[in-house]
Amino acid sequence: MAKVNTSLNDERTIELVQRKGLLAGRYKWQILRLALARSLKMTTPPGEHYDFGTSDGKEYSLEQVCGEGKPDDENFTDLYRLLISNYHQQDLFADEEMFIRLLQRHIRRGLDEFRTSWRESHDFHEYLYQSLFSNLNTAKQQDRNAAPLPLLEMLEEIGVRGHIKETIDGSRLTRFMLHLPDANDLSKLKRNLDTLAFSLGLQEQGIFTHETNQPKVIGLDVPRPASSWHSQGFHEQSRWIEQGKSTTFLLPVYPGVDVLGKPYSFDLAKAPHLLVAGTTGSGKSVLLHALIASLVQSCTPAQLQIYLIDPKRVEFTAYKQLAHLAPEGLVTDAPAALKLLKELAGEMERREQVLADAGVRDLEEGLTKQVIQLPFIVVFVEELSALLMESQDTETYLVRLAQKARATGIHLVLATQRPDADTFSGLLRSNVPSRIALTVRTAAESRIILDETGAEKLTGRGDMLIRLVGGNVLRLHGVNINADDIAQLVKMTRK
Ligand SMILES: Nc1ncnc2c1ncn2[C@@H]1O[C@H](COP(=O)(O)OP(=O)(O)OP(=O)(O)O)[C@@H](O)[C@H]1O
Repeated sequence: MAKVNTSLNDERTIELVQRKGLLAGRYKWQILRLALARSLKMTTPPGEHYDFGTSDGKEYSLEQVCGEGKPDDENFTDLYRLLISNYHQQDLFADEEMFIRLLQRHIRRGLDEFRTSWRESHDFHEYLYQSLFSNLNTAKQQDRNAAPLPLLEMLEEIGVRGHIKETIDGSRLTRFMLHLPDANDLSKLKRNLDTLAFSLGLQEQGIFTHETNQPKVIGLDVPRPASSWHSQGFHEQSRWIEQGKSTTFLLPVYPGVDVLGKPYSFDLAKAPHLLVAGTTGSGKSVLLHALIASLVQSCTPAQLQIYLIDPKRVEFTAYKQLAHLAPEGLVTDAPAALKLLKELAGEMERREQVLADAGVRDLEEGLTKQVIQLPFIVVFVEELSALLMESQDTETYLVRLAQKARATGIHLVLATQRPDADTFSGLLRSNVPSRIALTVRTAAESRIILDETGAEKLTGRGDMLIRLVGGNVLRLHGVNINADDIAQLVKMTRK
């Protein structure tokens, strides 16, 4: 008889939800059904990659999943068949095999969603309530976002006439491709985006415009309620890394997906230093984990050494056993951080001599010509402002490293909640040219980071604007890496 198969990761999620979410004593089939409900709330169909469980996963019968063969009041098979038929606009009463396959895809996608968007430290019931029901009382707003007609009415209110050529669902936003017969309406539209957002009940989350190459067509990116977001997690990130192995990037990082859900990557070695800024809860720590996870999965410990500076002492402790962590590479107080930065400045000078002796310009050339064998070094700083408050010298060494360390293969990733002049002085600013802004408090903070406004209107939780050295600003939605993923990552590197 046909079964629903899971993977080991799915099983871990089920156990975690049992133990920490529902606080023990619940049955696995209950969690499978909750996962099904979660997936059916999402607007795009689950992918085919959920078709294959793994040999270390489990098999569940239709009796367990749907109550097949039980008395009528406990048997939901036909109800689930109806719901899934409706979702996929396909008659699954006539195709049993397809029903089981889609049932499995939804259940496994729902489990993935739990894994990537719920944190053990958060109340699972509240999370579930929010993700299953929160848009019931904002249903009107969601309909408005989904249906072009009311959007057009709102546009007319601000004096803009147009029609929607196409609607594309991204992972958190819907992009409306708006055709404007009168090109003069474009400036009116851009001036009135806040009014439009207000009319659509979007509160502080903004509507962004997106230039297109079609004549008189502009993209309008409108945020959807969080319950309809599609999250990306460690699992997806690992797949992108595997698929991207042929790139020439020296230090590939995969922070997330673009507005339309396409994975985005860049070479940290070319950045060559990165500032990450955002208010508390905007997703800075999760983003740093995503960057670390990318590097660790792409490079061996012989190719890359990582230093982690965390004056808050909380974020990086899980990496203690990471194979890529440099000896004494985890630093949790400001004096030790200063000592480390001094040592790294010394290492930079030593490397400069090694490069000069080998007759090469930089580490990349030395590695290509196989005349040097040194690992890249990436230094992550979790809260830059806490560090800078301790000593004036900290900034001096950071600036020195930012100015000169690139050629020697030493790169900095600096995170801060406070992107103001005290934290991000002119000298640091000009030497840390690549920036990521998560949600910030004010337009002025957005300007300090990106030289333009916008980050004050993001949707939070890993929504970000990125500007790499010399490039344009691009919007990304971050990969969600949780504590379990980090534990798995660390274990993988120790093998
Ligand atoms: N990419 C993401 N996808 C979904 N949820 C996310 C993502 N990034 C962060 N979150 C959610 O947002 C919450 C806050 O994230 P995080 O702890 O990284 O914020 P932070 O900016 O580091 O905050 P603080 O400065 O207070 O430490 C997390 O608990 C997580 O649930």
